[in-house]
Amino acid sequence: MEMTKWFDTNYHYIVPELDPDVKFSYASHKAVNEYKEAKALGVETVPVLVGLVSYLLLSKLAKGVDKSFDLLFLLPKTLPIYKEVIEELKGAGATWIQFDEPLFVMDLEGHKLQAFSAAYAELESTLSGLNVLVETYFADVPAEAYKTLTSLKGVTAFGFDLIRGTKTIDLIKSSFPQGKYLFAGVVDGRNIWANDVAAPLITLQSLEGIVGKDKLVVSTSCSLLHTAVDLVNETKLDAEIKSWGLVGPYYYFFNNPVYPGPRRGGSRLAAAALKGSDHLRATEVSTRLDAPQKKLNLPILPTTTIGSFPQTVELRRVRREYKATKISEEDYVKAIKEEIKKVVDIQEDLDIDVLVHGEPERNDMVEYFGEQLSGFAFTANGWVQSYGSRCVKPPIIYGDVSRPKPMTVFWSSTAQSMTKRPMKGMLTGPVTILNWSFVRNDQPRHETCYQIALAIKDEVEDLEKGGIGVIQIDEAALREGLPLRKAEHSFYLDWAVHSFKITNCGVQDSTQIHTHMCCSNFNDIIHSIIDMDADVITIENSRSDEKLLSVFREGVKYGAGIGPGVYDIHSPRIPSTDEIADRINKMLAVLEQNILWVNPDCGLKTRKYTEVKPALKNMVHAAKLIRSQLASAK
Ligand SMILES: Nc1nc2c(c(=O)[nH]1)N[C@@H](CNc1ccc(C(=O)N[C@@H](CCC(=O)N[C@@H](CCC(=O)N[C@@H](CCC(=O)O)C(=O)O)C(=O)O)C(=O)O)cc1)CN2
Ligand code: MET
Ligand SMILES: [Zn+2]
Repeated sequence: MEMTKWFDTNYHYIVPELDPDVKFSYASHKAVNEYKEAKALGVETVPVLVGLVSYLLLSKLAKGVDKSFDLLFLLPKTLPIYKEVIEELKGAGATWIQFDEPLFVMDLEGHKLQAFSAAYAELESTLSGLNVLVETYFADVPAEAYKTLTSLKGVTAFGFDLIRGTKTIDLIKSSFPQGKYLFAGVVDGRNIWANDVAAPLITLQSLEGIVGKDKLVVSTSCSLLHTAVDLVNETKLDAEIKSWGLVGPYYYFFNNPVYPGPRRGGSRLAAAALKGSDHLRATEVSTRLDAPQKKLNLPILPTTTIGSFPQTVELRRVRREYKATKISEEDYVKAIKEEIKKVVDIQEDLDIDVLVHGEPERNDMVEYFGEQLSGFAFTANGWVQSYGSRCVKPPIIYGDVSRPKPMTVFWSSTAQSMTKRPMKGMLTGPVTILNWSFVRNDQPRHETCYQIALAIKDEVEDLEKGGIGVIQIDEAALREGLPLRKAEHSFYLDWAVHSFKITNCGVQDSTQIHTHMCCSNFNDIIHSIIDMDADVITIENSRSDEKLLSVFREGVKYGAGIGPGVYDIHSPRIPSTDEIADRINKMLAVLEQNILWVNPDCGLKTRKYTEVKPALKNMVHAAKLIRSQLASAK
């Protein structure tokens, strides 16, 4: 099944696949059991369920089902199950139930809104006797949807994200159903800063006048899944911040909305100057594509990987011991060099065309860069779930961003010195660094993004000077940051694409710029992706049933290099040569052979060598097989 991002967060969920004949039954009693568990400990909780309309709207049609089938037709099948769960919760003593219906913040057609009305009307009698909260989050609720929401039968409380949904407040002020509760999400659930008490207080006071004191509930803007848990164990101070003589960063981070320390005016001014300007490569894409090839001399269907190789237990131990100063810098560098050599040798043995160094020196593709840029701070324990048991520790951007010195040049040129094949430099792009960090909230996100872009630009140019002729700038989170509502898309895409272009507008034609994206639906922003003007783009593709290819089937023109992933890296399963060859053939049906690259969906860091080696071997075999078929067809 497809794994995709939960709205605009870095959290992933598995997308349910439903067909008209699906039979639902009440399988897991988790919600009830957990309610009872807390109750037994003397804690009365509000059980939270995914709202039944959002559940269906976030699902997708199973393979082979006629596209005209409307998943909302399944409501009569899911309703009885929800009724069973509600009855059981009531029986266990629950007095409140929360349904998360985040779909309310999206641009919804009328029939979808009607489905909400119909579904809750159907539940009304089962819900009677309970307080029922319908919670929305991540954006404001559009006017039509607000009307539907606040008229739902059986519902006694409505929740809104008043941080990201700045317009909802006007709707509430113009009408709010009498006698119902308002859950006012005034505490940011997506960031780590302490609440700025003054502004929400004014909001709350004005809302109190509308709904009444006894019906106003102070709440977070969304679930707290996306932020760090606690400060108590954060004892280490960032060295730079320490040198500024503060009491402790968290005193500031969590009690002031804005860090009051010194600012490096230079990067502010430079970033401000970028507004409204253009950053283009010197030569137009179709004309410059041959220039790198003259140096690289790659076969058709060149093979490459996305960057990371397995993060082994041993590698993590080395990093941990170095961090704890248990091993010397010299020993650390030696260990990482050995790992790079191992990764280079493996790729040469496999006969991969464009190599990577494997990213062994990186804890995470964002945190690693944050650690080397100014303006960032780090938690020791601020883990946030990304998917399954995988977590990230988003860095905190509190000040102006700048790059004191080269960040990756040493490792990339060391790796290049180990091989005659091209070694791809590997960077994380500005939009991804921004979207996967906790950001300062005293200036617009795009200004912070431009500052990061300028820092990455310096790195790109230093890599080029250091003899790296292929540079990948990952923008894995570009799609994720897309605002949920269409009206806001173009503003975001403008500055996000612009930020990416800034990073590499200064390179020579002969330097090949790659970018990489994963885990999301690109079809709706394909024109912006093309507009990024990279020479090669590698995109996750295999797990979403090659949805990506359909845009090219439908006639979108693309002439630069493209590598739609040929296998899923989230699974330990080893893809066979045949299956990969099959995938490549499907791609060749819609993309010219001279622009197609062969690569996995994403980095290999979460995999084991026992999986990676055979999988890549099959990948290279498949590419060679098709190359020879194409050659003999000539
Ligand atoms: N930021 C970010 N978002 C992303 C991705 C990504 O790579 N980065 N990839 C996509 C998929 N999401 C992913 C998110 C995390 C991981 C991942 O592998 N995370 C690692 C942790 C990465 C890390 O920071 N590791 C550090 C430190 C880990 C640590 O503190 N470990 C403790 C616990 C014990 C241990 O395992 O060693 C310790 O060392 O004491 C290191 O290795 O240096 C994990 O969950 O295991 C993979 C994919 C989308 N979003
Ligand atoms: N270069 C990165 C890697 O290979 C890109 C990952 S995208 C989540 O791990
Ligand atoms: Zn990826």
